[in-house]
Amino acid sequence: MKYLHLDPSFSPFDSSIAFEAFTFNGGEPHIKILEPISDQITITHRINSFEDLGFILVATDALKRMGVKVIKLFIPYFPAARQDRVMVAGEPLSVKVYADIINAQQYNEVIIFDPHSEVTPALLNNVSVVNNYAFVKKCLETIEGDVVLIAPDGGALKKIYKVAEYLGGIEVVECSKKRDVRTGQLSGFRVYEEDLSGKHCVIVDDICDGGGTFLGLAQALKDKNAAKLSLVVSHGIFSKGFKELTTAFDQVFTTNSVRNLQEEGVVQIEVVG
Ligand SMILES: O=P(O)(O)OC[C@H]1O[C@@H](O)[C@H](O)[C@@H]1O
Repeated sequence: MKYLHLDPSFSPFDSSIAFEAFTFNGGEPHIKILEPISDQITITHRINSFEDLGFILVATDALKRMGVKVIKLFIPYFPAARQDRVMVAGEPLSVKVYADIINAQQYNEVIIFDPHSEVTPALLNNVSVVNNYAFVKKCLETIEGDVVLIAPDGGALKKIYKVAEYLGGIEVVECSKKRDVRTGQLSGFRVYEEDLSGKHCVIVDDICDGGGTFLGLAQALKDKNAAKLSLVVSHGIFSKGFKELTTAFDQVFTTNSVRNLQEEGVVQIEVVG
């Protein structure tokens, strides 16, 4: 197996086959594969825009025209994974829009990392899911104290109990929040445990976007006397920056599934397929 790393700063496997890529003045992505290639290629990329998706599509076409028989795709963060249901009439089912485009390429395997829900893998053909167990384990190796895992909401419960079991039965504390479907406003953070004195509370979730979920929860955990707080999120979007998060948490952990980070107070662990 050889790899075509479309973003040189994201190369989770061995070295990439050589290529030239650029965007035409009109905005269209273009690629030229430069070396004789193997029968089996895995394309890797991080999709943060339609342009990123465009590069994947033109690269796939180029490889097919060169006669590559087995083409796989490694996209750790699946775009629009949270738009996995229509909440209000008039909205699209965006995750299916992306899944249909990916499926149309007929990849031999599509590898994704810690999807938001079971909808994405259900929509994709030939999908392999890399779970967050190894990532969480690596983070916990550097976290000290009497650790409890914190499930921020109902959506996180199923996964967190599996992680806790994988890690030898770490205690889980369940929490909940309310999100207004129209405004996105968060409120009503609840922690279903009376006293967290002496505990190092480690929130485990798939995505940190604006961070409101985790800042609200951090306060609720402090109100229950949590001794220390860490945040472990597979996909670090961090759309509102880091300042408040790195102030509220002793440590923040994420992977490079969305982008490379060099922020003080944030530990980045490489995602591998
Ligand atoms: O509060 P922010 O960081 O914006 O959003 C992240 C949360 O929203 C959910 O979909 C994620 O699974 C996570 O619980």
